[in-house]
Amino acid sequence: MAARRTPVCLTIATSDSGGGAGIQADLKAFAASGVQGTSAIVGLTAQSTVAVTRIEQVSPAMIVEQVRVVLEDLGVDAVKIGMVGTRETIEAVATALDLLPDGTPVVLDPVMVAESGARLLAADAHDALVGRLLPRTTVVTPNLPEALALVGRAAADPIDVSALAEEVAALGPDAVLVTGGHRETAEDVLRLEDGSLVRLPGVRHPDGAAHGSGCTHSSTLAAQLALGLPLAEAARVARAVAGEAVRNGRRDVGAGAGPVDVLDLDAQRARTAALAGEDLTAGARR
Ligand SMILES: Nc1ncnc2c1ncn2[C@@H]1O[C@H](COP(=O)(O)OP(=O)(O)O)[C@@H](O)[C@H]1O
Ligand SMILES: Cc1ncc(COP(=O)(O)OP(=O)(O)O)c(N)n1
Repeated sequence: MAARRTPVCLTIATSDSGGGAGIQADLKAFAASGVQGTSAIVGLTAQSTVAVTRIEQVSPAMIVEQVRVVLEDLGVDAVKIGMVGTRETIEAVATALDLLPDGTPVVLDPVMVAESGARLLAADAHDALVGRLLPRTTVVTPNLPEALALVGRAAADPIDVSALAEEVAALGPDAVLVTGGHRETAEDVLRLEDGSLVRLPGVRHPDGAAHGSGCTHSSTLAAQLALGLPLAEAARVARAVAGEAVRNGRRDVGAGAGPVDVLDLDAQRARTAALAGEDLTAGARR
């Protein structure tokens, strides 16, 4: 019998020189989920925990070629799309998506603004993101401000997140997962393809080291889909992993919001068991 192949995930996203978000966070999250991480880098940010001082895009031909060469040799079981930056880059990403085998899960994190406040999506790229990428997406993972921006609505208080997810779904993705980092409860809300809603509550950890939480979340989601979990289960794991990564974030790095630090799944299980008072060596002694 042929051995089972290690699942391969591809991130199509931008580099964060500070190492907290973007490609760097994606590859860490893929590794923590135990899949092979690959990348198509579409741009570079000169970024720290406090600022983004310069952004440059990679050529469209190079973007498509990175995807093509990875697909040809390694194959791809799930894709995560992160910061795409400009209209021209979005067109190249859409061309690259045409190369994927039918049915490959695509997770789109519609990155617009960094934790430090810097704008990461050009003002004239909004329509391309909505028109060219959203309809090809298995699940889109906006935070609250991104979900509002996608549907062109202003913030309101209180906000009906399930109605908002429904409005985002009308733009064409199969499913919508509104992440909870910008809400008091830190509850993620998933709207599935059949219109049903799944609420994913979790403990809210103190902010201060949440830079990269959205990237870690969407990459973990893609990895869990590549491993074969159904979407609602994959979303549960992604919520748990991102929450733990915030709790474990590095508050001693940089002058701004510190980067999250993702734990691998075994380490998370061990921590959960330890918190529950289990003796982890018991199994080994028996
Ligand atoms: N302070 C926090 N405590 C626990 N979980 C958090 C916290 N901040 C974010 N998360 C989780 O991290 C993931 C990313 O959330 P969010 O912060 O909304 O995205 P982004 O980084 O794109 O703004 C979600 O699953 C969210 O629930
Ligand atoms: C290069 C790059 N990509 C994405 C982001 C935004 O990442 P996110 O995980 O949403 O985290 P915050 O920056 O909001 O903490 C980024 N900053 N840079």
